[in-house]
Amino acid sequence: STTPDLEHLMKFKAESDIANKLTDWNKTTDPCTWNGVFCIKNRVSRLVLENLDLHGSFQPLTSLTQLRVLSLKGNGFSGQLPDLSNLTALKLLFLSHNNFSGNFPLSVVSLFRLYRLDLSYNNFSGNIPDTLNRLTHLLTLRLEENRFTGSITGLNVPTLQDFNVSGNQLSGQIPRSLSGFPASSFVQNSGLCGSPMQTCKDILSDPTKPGSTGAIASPVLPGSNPTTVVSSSPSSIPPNKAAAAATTTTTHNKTAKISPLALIAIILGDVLVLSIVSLLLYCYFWRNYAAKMRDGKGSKLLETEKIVYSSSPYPNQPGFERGKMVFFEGVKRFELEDLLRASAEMLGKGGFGTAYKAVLDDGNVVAVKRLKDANIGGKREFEQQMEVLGRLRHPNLVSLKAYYFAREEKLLVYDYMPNCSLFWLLHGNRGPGRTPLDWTTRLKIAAGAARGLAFIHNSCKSLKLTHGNIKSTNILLDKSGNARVSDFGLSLFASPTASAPRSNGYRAPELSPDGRKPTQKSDVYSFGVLLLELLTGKCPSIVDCGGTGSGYGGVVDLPRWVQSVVREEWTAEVFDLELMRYKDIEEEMVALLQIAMTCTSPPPDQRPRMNHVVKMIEDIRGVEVSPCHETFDSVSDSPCMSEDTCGASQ
Ligand SMILES: Nc1ncnc2c1ncn2[C@@H]1O[C@H](COP(=O)(O)OP(=O)(O)OP(=O)(O)O)[C@@H](O)[C@H]1O
Repeated sequence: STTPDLEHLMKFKAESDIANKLTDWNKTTDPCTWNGVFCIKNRVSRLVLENLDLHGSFQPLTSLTQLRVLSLKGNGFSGQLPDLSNLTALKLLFLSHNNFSGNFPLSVVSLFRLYRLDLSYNNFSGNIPDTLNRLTHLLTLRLEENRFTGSITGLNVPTLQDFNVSGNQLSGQIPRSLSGFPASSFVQNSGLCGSPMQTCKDILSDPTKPGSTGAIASPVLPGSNPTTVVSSSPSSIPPNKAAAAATTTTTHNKTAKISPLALIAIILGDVLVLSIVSLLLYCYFWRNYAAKMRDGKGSKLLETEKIVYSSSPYPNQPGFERGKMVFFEGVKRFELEDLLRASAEMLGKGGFGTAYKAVLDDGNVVAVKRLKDANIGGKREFEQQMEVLGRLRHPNLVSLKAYYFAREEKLLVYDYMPNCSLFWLLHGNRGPGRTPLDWTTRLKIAAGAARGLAFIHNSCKSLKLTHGNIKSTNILLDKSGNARVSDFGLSLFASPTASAPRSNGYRAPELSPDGRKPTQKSDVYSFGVLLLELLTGKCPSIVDCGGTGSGYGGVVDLPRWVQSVVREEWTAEVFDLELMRYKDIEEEMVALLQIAMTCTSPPPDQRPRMNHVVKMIEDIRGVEVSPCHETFDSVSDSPCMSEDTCGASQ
C-alpha cells in the first residue's frame, strides 16, 4: 500500500522540479524509498530537499499533514509562502537561501510545536510579528539577510538558543530577553540599539534630532551618513538627495569658515586621538593574544619550542639529576636527549599538564604530556602507577609508550593520534566548508570508545580501575580512524578541587559538589553524556566547549535536556541537524539514545556496566561497526590481569 501522500508529492515534483533533479521520484515505486523522503508508518514525516534547484511554490507540500521536518534550503523557491497551518505536526522548518518574499508568514505562528525556524537569506519584508511569542518551544529563530523592518522590542521567546536577525532593516531597542545573544546576531541593521549593541541613549533621547543616526551602532548606509554629505560640495548633491542634504548643509557652511590655525589644531587633535586609540587597541589585542597562549588556546605556537624548559637543566650540565626514561614493551627506544632535541608544538593544556606533539629526529611522532607537579606523590608511587597504565594495551586505547621521572620533570609519552579528537570533529570548524561527522563514523566511534573504556574497567581483577575523565577531548582518532581513549588513570593525579570545575558537564551527579573520587559507575555516566554529545552535536557545558559556548550545536545540560525532550515525545528532534541528511538511521539513533539515557540514569546502580554497553552498541548494527582486526570479547590476555601488577599499585 502506497502512502496517501503520493499524489501531493507527484504534484510538487511536476510544479517545482523543472531541472528534473528528483530522478528517483517515480510513481511506480514507494515514495518512502525516494531520495529526501522519510516516512513513519507509511506517512511522510520528513522531507529534506536541499540544493536541488527547485523553483516556484511548494503549495502541494502543505497537504502532507504528518510532516515533522521540512527542509528546502538552497533552492530557487520564490513568492509568498503558502499557508502552512495544515502542517500541525511540523517541528523543524528550514527555508533559508531561497527567494521567498512578502510579509512574515503568519501561518507559522499557528504551528505551536515548531522549535526550529530558519527563514534566513530570502527577501521577506515587513515586520517581525510579536505573535511569534506564542511559539513556546522555539529554540532556533534565524531571520538574517532579509528585508525585515520595524522593531523587535516586543519579541520575547525565552526558549531561544539560536537567534539571528542580522542584515535586515530593523530599528529600535533590543529587548532584554535577546540581549544575551552576541552582537553578530544583530549587526547590519540600520537602527538596532541596546545591549549587545551600543546604547540607545543617543537615538532615543531625540530620534528626530539631525545627525542623531550617527550614534547608531550599525554601519549607516552610504548616502544617509551625514559625514558623507559634509565632504561633498552642495552643488554636487543630486536633486533626489537634496532633502537629506538639507539637514546637514548648515554643518558644511560652518566648516568652511574655520580658520587655518583652528584647522591645524583639529588635525593635530585627530592625530593624537588616533594614536591613543591605536595604542589602546594594540594593548588590548596583545593582552588577549598573550592570555590565549598562556591558556594553551592558541592553535599552534608561532615558533617551535622545547618541551622541557629551562627549569629543567640539560642532562650534560653539572648538577643535573638524571631521571629515568622507562619504556614499555615493544616500542622503539629513544632517550630524553632525543625528546629535548625534538621540535614540539603545543597541542593544548589540560587539567594535568600541557600536551605537545614532538617530532623526533628519526621521524617518529609522539605526544608528550608534561605533568603539572601538584599532586604527584613520590617516585615509587608514580612508578607503580605507570607500570599499571603502561601495560594496558588495547586497539581502542592510546598506549603509553614511556614515562620519564625526575624531581623537576615528569613526562608521559604516548602514540601521537593524527586524526583529531572527537571534540574537534563534532564542534570544531562548524560553518561553511565543514565536513560533518557522518552517522556510521559516529556509531563506530561510540563502539570503539566503549570497548576502550570497558577494557580499562575489566583489566584488573583486584582493582576496579576507572578512567575518571571521559570526555570528547579524550577520545582521539588514530590513523585508521579508530577511536582511542586517552588520558586514562591521570585522574589519580588530580586533586578533587582542581578537577571539579573542569568538564562538569560529564560529571555524574553523585560526585558533585564535594568532588568525590570517580567510580566505574561515574565513568559510565560520563560515557552516556559523550553518547548524547555524539547524537545531538551539543556540548555538555560551557567549560567543555572551551569556555565560549560557541559552535552551532549550542550548550545545554545534555542529560536533562534530552530527558525533557524525550518525555514530550520529540525523540527524533534531539538529534544533530547534521544527521538529518542520512536516510534510514532514525532507528539506530533512537537505539543509541536509549543506551545513552540508561548510562546517564541519576541513580548509579541503574547504570549498566561497560561490558554491557559495548554489547548493546554493537547490537545496533552488528559486525559492521566493529573493527575487523580486533577480537575483543574478554580481557583475559591483559598483562594487567596478573595479580602482581595489579597488586603493585595498591
Ligand atoms: N596522544 C595524542 N595525540 C594527539 N593529540 C593529543 C594526544 N593527547 C592529547 N591530545 C590533544 O591535546 C590537547 C590537550 O590534551 P590534554 O589531555 O592535555 O587536555 P584535555 O583533554 O583538554 O583535558 P584533560 O587534561 O582534562 O584531559 C587535546 O586537544 C587533546 O585532544
